[in-house]
Amino acid sequence: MPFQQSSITSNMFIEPSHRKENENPRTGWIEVICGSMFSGKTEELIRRLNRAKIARQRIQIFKPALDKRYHDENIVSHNDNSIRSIPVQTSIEIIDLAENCEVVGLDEAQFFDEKIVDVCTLLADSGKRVIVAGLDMDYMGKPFGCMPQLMAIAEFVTKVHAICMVCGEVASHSYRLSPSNERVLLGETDLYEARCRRCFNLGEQV
Ligand SMILES: Nc1ncnc2c1ncn2[C@@H]1O[C@H](COP(=O)(O)OP(=O)(O)O)[C@@H](O)[C@H]1O
Ligand SMILES: Cc1cn([C@H]2C[C@H](O)[C@@H](COP(=O)(O)O)O2)c(=O)[nH]c1=O
Ligand SMILES: [Zn+2]
Repeated sequence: MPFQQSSITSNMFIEPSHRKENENPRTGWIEVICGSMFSGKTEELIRRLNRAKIARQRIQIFKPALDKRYHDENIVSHNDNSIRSIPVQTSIEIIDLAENCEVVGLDEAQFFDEKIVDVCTLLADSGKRVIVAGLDMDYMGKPFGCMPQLMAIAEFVTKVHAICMVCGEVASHSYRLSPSNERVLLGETDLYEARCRRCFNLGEQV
């Protein structure tokens, strides 16, 4: 069956109300934004967090300390949007650091240790909105880190897509241009390109 690009609908995420109403304690939840490299995960994370700021909610953003590509503290998208974040060595640190906020953002979630699933659960159980962005697949097309578990426990999952650098179709894979077999290899367009399934499977034969 030929690929129908129009079959992918792009619904802008509209946040549920997070206001404290009556005497009832507020409920929390988990949102996951996933996709390949260059698919707009960080842009979408920043968009949601900026809207939460406009709603005068207290926000805090965290990223794994190993990801210091553009900036030690900010998270920065490929099109240069940025927002302040706290780099953490371990996911457990997030619990105390997020204590006074209502909305917690996490970027590059695939790199957090396995405790991140419990940490996100605890934060959401305590009434916080938790927004997680990360790569769903690694350069081999395999599920990356704790992303599958986070997607399973999330109330909302948004998969965003890039454009295939080979053929212009919708891309959901991150193709590695270098011969390295290390799972973690930080980089940008120097090392990776977004590809559709077909061009990803063709590898160097495209
Ligand atoms: N192949 C591509 N497909 C789509 N956007 C791309 C591509 N290559 C570069 N970009 C740029 O990347 C931006 C998205 O960056 P970002 O939010 O950091 O993505 P992610 O966090 O998913 O890697 C796009 O708005 C666009 O300017
Ligand atoms: C596929 C893949 C990616 N990485 C690295 C490359 C980048 O530094 C980040 C992803 O950043 P983005 O915001 O999603 O563009 O992850 C890796 O280490 N291993 C991989 O398999
Ligand atoms: Zn393609």
